Amino acid sequence: MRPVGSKYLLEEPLGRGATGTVWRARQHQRAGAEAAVPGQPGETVAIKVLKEELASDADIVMRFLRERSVLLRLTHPNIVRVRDLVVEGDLLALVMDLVDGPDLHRYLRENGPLTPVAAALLTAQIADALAASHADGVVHRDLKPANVLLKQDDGRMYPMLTDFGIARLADSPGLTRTHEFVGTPAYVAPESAEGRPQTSAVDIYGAGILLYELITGRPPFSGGSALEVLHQHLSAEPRRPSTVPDPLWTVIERCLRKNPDERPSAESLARALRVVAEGVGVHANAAQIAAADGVGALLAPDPAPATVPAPDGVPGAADPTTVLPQGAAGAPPAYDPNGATSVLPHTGGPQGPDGVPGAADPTTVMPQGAAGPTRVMPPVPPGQQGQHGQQGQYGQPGQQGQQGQQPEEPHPWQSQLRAARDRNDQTQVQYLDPTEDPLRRRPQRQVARPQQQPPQRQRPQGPPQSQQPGYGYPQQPGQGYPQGQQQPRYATPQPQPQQYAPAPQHQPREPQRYAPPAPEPQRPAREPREPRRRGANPMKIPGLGCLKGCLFTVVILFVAGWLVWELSPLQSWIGTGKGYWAQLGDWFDTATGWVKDLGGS
Ligand SMILES: Nc1ncnc2c1ncn2[C@@H]1O[C@H](COP(=O)(O)OP(=O)(O)OP(=O)(O)O)[C@@H](O)[C@H]1O
Repeated sequence: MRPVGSKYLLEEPLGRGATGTVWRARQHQRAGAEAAVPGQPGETVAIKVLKEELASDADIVMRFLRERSVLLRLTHPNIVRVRDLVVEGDLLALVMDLVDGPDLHRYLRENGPLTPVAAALLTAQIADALAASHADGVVHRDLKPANVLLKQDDGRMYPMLTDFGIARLADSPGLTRTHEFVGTPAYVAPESAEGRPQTSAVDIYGAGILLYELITGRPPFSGGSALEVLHQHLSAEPRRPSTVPDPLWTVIERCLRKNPDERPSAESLARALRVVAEGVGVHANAAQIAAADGVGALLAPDPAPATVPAPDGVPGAADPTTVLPQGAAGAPPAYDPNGATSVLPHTGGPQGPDGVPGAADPTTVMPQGAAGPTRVMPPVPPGQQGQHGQQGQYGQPGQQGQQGQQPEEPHPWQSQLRAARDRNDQTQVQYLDPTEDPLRRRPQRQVARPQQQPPQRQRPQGPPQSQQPGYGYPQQPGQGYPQGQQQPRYATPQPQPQQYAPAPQHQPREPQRYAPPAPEPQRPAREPREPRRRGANPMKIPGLGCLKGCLFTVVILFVAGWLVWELSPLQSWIGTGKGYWAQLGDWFDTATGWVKDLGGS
């Protein structure tokens, strides 16, 4: 087990994504006051260890630290809670609640699409999570089934949105350049693909794609390459599958509007989806059917979408949670989101398991323009602006931080970074056998296998409304999929979602104890190594092993043939009465005769 910070021990990898690897881990000590959840020794958590190239980038570290408060305070029953952030040496990690269950992408692959009612109710909960985060000024920007984990609780499944803020880390200018987009081609909104300003409407677009995929099993736009998929987002209209009821199609169509200003808010989306779920169920009454048919009225364009904050280093953009009214974003950063769209071709990359390119792609960072590398300096704390001139002006290489900087003094980001690192107790040094280092092993996702349960029992429609404090939507009559209304009016022959058995919990282990830091741990003196034994093929003759194998097989065949010939009635059936070797000789002569005849003719 490998320590992460002084409080956590990585146990086993759960999976690897574009931005890092997620581990099952165990809390070793209570975390300090800076953590949102101090946790208890022995508790199991999930830790996303960000990729080295992210962790070694000063811009990203700064962004990570600045977003600390945002990430730690995002709490909602349908958002995976971030408990703590760890910055240590070259390691950046997010400590999260462990969700025992598959992600939605995997679930769909293994169980097929959902019914329209189930899909609407599941997406409604995702929209609840989005509404809460948008209200806090946080736009997800990478909504896709792989970022929705299915939590098993009380025999029901709840969607849990994860990876908030990660897309924003990944598009830190230190990693990407000024005209790049971060996202997953199959789910990316047209404005993101074009590099136009993004608002919370990108998440509504992502929710529309996700809803479409839940019902049909595949996202609406696919193609041979990421570029082709992006083009379709920009210009193609989604095709309506025959299995989608009218009211649900109205919702999807509104979410997938090319113009972000025409998309509804997450809150309206959640409400509309619940109305639709009631109205398309087989037991819907006339009023519910009428309400669902008129769902378009609930989907008015969002009057005040949350904007994606300007990148780091732009004066005035330091607080990523600021919600700016659209079009009033203040002084535009030198980052030019309106730059010409010139998405560079991208190889198709890994194809989705169902052959849909892009469907399973990881988050992608794609260059969108010819902008050269931009040097970016992190923001300066208030009061120090004058010292560093126009810091953080993107697109002005070579200008940043030059004026008036005291060469002897550390740059403010260095002090901030040091302070952050100091906040995390340093890992105690201890000997770790390289063969036991989990970071060197390839991760293997351990997924609970689905329990085959009769269809319709399981309904992924979320927790009761009472469980969603603080984001109170007006209660819709009959919300929560009432008794006797489990069959959708538009029942499709598609497989119903299956329940997942929770993965077996690890027995809490005794927390690992560390030696006090002062005395250097004495390593035991090494035993002298045994001299190496020479292998049977010291010359490493190529193909020798294969040759031996062939000879051995031939011998075995001869012996087996002899045994069959002598011990079975085969000899009398063929009627020759000859011995094995004589018969073989005859066959050999006959065969060579044929060959000669062939050669002669
Ligand atoms: N809190 C968590 N609890 C349990 N498993 C998790 C948790 N967070 C992520 N995982 C799992 O870890 C794996 C990797 O997650 P990650 O978010 O890094 O990848 P991704 O979303 O597929 O890729 P990307 O980086 O492109 O978003 C996924 O299979 C996911 O199901």
